[in-house]
Amino acid sequence: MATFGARLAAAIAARGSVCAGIDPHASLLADWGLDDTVDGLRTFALTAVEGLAPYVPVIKPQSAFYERFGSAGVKVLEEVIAASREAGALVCLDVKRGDIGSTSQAYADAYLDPRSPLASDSITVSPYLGFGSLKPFVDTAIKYDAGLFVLGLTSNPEGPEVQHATTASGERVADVMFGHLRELNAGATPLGSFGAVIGATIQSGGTEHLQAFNFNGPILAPGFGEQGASAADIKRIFGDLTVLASTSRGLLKAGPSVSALRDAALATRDSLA
Ligand SMILES: O=c1ccn([C@@H]2O[C@H](COP(=O)(O)O)[C@@H](O)[C@H]2O)c(=O)[nH]1
Repeated sequence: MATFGARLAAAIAARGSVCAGIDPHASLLADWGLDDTVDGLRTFALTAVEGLAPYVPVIKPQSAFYERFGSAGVKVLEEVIAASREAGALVCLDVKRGDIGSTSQAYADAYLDPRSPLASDSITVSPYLGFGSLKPFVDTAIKYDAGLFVLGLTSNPEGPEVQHATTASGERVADVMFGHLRELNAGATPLGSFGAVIGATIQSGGTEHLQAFNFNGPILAPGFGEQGASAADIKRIFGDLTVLASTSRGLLKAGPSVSALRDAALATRDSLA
């Protein structure tokens, strides 16, 4: 199989740069006229897959919204992953995992080993137990041609407290993480498999950060849409780097009509072109 980076580059070339989040918020279920039950969750999530997955390169289910229904919700998540891949989308499972190494291996097996019912093309991970704690995820991703999106500069306003802090050598913590990604992706063509989450909401006046973001891997940029960032922000912050503009509620509020979801995905794609 081709590496995740190569598959993602091909998917973006074919379908544009929208990452569609499938986040079944209780309020969205209500807006769609569905009950806040496992049946409502399943109808919502699979309708969203039908309307979005054939048209975007990446589907990003947020695990928390499924886990809140316990094992029955996780079963729906398994169906979302399978149906999205069936429709030709890559799946980034947003689980933001990170733990001591031995536990990280179990998480990696759960989400990246193709024999697992939750196996995805990529997942989000947190490096804030130290980048080295991600080694089991990195090794497992390499083994199975999967990818990782490592939290770098997150879209929430609280992130800078940790991510902008400077290390003993005077480097910004987030930039240390981007440096590790640069090493992991060195020599990969057309694109490395190790990406970063960088919010489209980050404050940026100029282009001085582009060198830090240039680690030969994909950027997952949440904060686009409902959190306030626009297509112009994506262009201004990321320039020509390979970026997936990630939006969940911004697309899902177009439902429950399948054709309206499709139209929203295509219009968002065109706005980013
Ligand atoms: O820095 C981050 C990392 C992840 N997220 C996730 O993205 C979506 C955003 O949803 P919207 O409805 O488009 O606001 C959600 O799943 C977050 O957990 C993020 O927002 N910021």
